[in-house]
Amino acid sequence: MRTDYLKLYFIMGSQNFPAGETQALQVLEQALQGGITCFQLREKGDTALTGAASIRFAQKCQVLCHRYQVPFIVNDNIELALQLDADGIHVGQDDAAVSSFKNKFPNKIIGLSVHTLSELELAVQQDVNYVGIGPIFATASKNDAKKPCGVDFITEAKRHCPTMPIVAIGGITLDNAASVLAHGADGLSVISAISAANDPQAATRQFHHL
Ligand SMILES: Cc1ncc(COP(=O)(O)OP(=O)(O)O)c(N)n1
Ligand SMILES: Cc1ncsc1CCOP(=O)(O)O
Ligand SMILES: [Mg+2]
Repeated sequence: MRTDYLKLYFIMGSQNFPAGETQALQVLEQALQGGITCFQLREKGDTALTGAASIRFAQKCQVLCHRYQVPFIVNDNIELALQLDADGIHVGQDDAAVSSFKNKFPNKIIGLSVHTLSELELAVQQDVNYVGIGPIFATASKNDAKKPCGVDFITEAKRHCPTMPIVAIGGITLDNAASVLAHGADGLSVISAISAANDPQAATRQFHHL
């Protein structure tokens, strides 16, 4: 995987927008125009789209991403990723084990969330393409988020496994992003800093001028 795909990794689902799916697609296009380098569809929670509606929404996101040549990654849902021939899948420690689906995704991007150095070592053994480390700071975008690990953990992780690409996630804003990168992250992953911005395209652009 090209590590530069991780530079500015936008994540969202329809639950992140008061006006749901329509607004989600508008914001995704604005984020793509602003220069996001990767996108993850993360459809979660009580209001999550299901069945045919969720597949149609995912397809619309995928078409937009491909128009801008940005990888389209699916969160958690292995079946959906396979069905859409997504560019990759992201799973966490409580999701399907990487070993259970890795051979179904040849040449695709596989990302894994890690919160400890031992999880990081296992991620290296499983030969994933990148790890998501976080939450770095407090976040309101994930109900079951773990305790923030702080920026120093990024440095520790990079020292421990220098070749594993790291994308930092959780509470990242335009104000703290430079510090996250200075501590060794290869990239930044955000939900609210773009999805809740007054001008998502401008916010996206600003991340490229830290
Ligand atoms: C890039 C990235 N990093 C971490 C996560 C979190 O994944 P997970 O721990 O499985 O939590 P959910 O997103 O499934 O709630 C992520 N999605 N992306
Ligand atoms: C999905 C996820 N995993 C760890 S923190 C988080 C939410 C990040 O959202 P935000 O960028 O709004 O803090
Ligand atoms: Mg998950």
